[in-house]
Amino acid sequence: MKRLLELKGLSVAYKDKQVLKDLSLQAGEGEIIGLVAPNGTGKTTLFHVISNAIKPSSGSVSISGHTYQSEKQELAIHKKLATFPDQSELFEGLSGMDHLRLYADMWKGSNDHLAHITATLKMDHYVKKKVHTYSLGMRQRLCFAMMAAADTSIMLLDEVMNGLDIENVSIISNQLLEFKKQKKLIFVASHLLTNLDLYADRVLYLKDGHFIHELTFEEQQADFIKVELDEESYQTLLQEHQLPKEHFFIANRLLCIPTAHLYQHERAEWIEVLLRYKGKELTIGPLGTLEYYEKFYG
Ligand SMILES: Nc1ncnc2c1ncn2[C@@H]1O[C@H](COP(=O)(O)OP(=O)(O)OP(=O)(O)O)[C@@H](O)[C@H]1O
Repeated sequence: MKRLLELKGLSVAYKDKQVLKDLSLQAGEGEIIGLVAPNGTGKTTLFHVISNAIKPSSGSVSISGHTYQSEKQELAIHKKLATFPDQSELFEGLSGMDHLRLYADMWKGSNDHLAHITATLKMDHYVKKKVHTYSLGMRQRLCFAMMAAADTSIMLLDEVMNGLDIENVSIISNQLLEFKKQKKLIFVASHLLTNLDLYADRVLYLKDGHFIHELTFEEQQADFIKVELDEESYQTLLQEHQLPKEHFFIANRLLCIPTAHLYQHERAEWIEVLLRYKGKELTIGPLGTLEYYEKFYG
């Protein structure tokens, strides 16, 4: 996999508030990377640093070997990178198609792909109308279409699914997988956690200024015995059994026991024990984006 982006030791503070602290990352072509954290943690700040809208107090950003050290290199980076527009940046008096042409001209230098984009994103019935007539979801789809029009090799997508209904979330999720096939590097900062399980190659958890965990979907993931329990049943269970020390109880609702350290007969015994408690559902499998989120921030 060809490396497209390298972040080294990034730190950012707003006055006395340290938001990023010695954050590093490498990412390559054909990757979709989910970026998750509660509101106000620093996801947008990180995107601003990658796109050079904010200068870090220390550390460096390197994109395809270019850094932001000269105007020439900055220009070379900006040809490769586009940031998801905020709805407030749309021009109310222009049509969706005008916006797409603008982005296509600025980055790709051709309009040939626009008809395909509007058809795929089901925008043909409104894209020629002016933006002031659009609903929230129509505007959001336009913002996404603008990224597709730019067609850059790196895309920073902040809250890309905001305000979209199920059908449009699905259309855009599929489109992200198309981008992956085209070897683009896509970052998706999102609060729609289970949606990330559908297309992300890895999910990064941001806390205290850096990544505290990376969930990788490509490799074989560790399995857990997972059971939905209320706090009271969990406490009873603790009193009555010596639970494996590697277990954890997520967000006061989900007991997880890793199976890696258990022999086959021990797994069967634990399943039998757990089924006797007031559990709602018992499953065996890896943890998803949401479950790790609750573990780290719950
Ligand atoms: N221009 C600024 N001046 C001062 N503080 C700022 C500025 N921009 C962001 N912050 C602070 O930095 C922290 C991180 O903000 P940021 O917008 O990066 O978080 P986020 O993870 O993207 O949040 P959200 O999920 O709400 O979009 C917050 O505490 C915010 O108040």
